[in-house]
Amino acid sequence: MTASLIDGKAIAASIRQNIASQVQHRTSQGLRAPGLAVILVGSDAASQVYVGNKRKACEQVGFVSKSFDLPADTTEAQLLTQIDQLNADTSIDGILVQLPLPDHIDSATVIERIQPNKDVDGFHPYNVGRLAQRIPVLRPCTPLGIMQLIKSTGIKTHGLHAVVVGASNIVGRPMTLELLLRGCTTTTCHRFTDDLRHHVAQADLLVVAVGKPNFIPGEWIKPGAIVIDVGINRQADGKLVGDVEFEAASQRASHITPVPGGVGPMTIACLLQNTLFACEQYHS
Ligand SMILES: Nc1nc(=O)c2c([nH]1)NC[C@@H]1CN(c3ccc(C(=O)N[C@@H](CCC(=O)O)C(=O)O)cc3)C=[N+]21
Ligand SMILES: [Mg+2]
Repeated sequence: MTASLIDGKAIAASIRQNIASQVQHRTSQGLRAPGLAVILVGSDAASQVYVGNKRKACEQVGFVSKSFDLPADTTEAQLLTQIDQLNADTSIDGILVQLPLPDHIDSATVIERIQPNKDVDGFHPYNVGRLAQRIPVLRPCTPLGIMQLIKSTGIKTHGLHAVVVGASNIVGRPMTLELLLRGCTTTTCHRFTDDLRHHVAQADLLVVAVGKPNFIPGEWIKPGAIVIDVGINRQADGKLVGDVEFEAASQRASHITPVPGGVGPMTIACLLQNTLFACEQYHS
């Protein structure tokens, strides 16, 4: 078998186009464009690439994007003050604080300071709790984007055994909640999981988010599985590779996401979707 490629880049482009036309519709009626504030503390190279992509996507769809590039020695108190200002700013619908933050800043404190109705990352405990209780509002972007990638395959999720490798607050945990919400039987694997291969082999649907290049051998994959690779690992030669051995996995999977051009562009498309949602449902 050779897997079909799930083209996240193309699906994300069509989502952006749809958002752009909704923004145009708003502004043609005299309504303001959605506004997103993106805060970056320090100058981590990967973060700069991701934040740059987010700001570019905002401009493409006609959002107002406000950038805050703060020095690495910004104090937690200064960052909280910046968030308070943006919480009160009626031109801003979404606030994104790029993670990871420098070690001297507590990210949980920062995330909880963002007004839940401007938390377009979906990381605030209010929004995570809503998802856990099956009444989601703003939802974490990477899992939300992945659910749209899965939907694009036309395969029904109810009753599938979904295995998520990685249990982070950003991807793995909310991913499992999204899959539960769509009727999957779920297994979440993490650093203490014994016999990972055994669990991976059970997966009709496999999502891997661990950040280790080629961590999952292709021969572990159940024949016919859907494989979603969240990893973005830069090799010494500059090439990006995922967490799954792509070539070998493609020989067994029915559908697979590439890296780059799979999950990454969908994360950004969903950030735009969330910002439009916050604008229309909460701040219009
Ligand atoms: N508050 C917060 N929200 C996030 O959503 C968030 C974050 N912090 N911290 C880091 C992760 C990672 N992330 C990505 C976004 C876009 C690409 C992306 O555009 N990827 C391209 C390639 C990019 C490249 O060339 O490196 C692709 O996969 O095709 C990747 C990863 C958002 N994250
Ligand atoms: Mg073992």
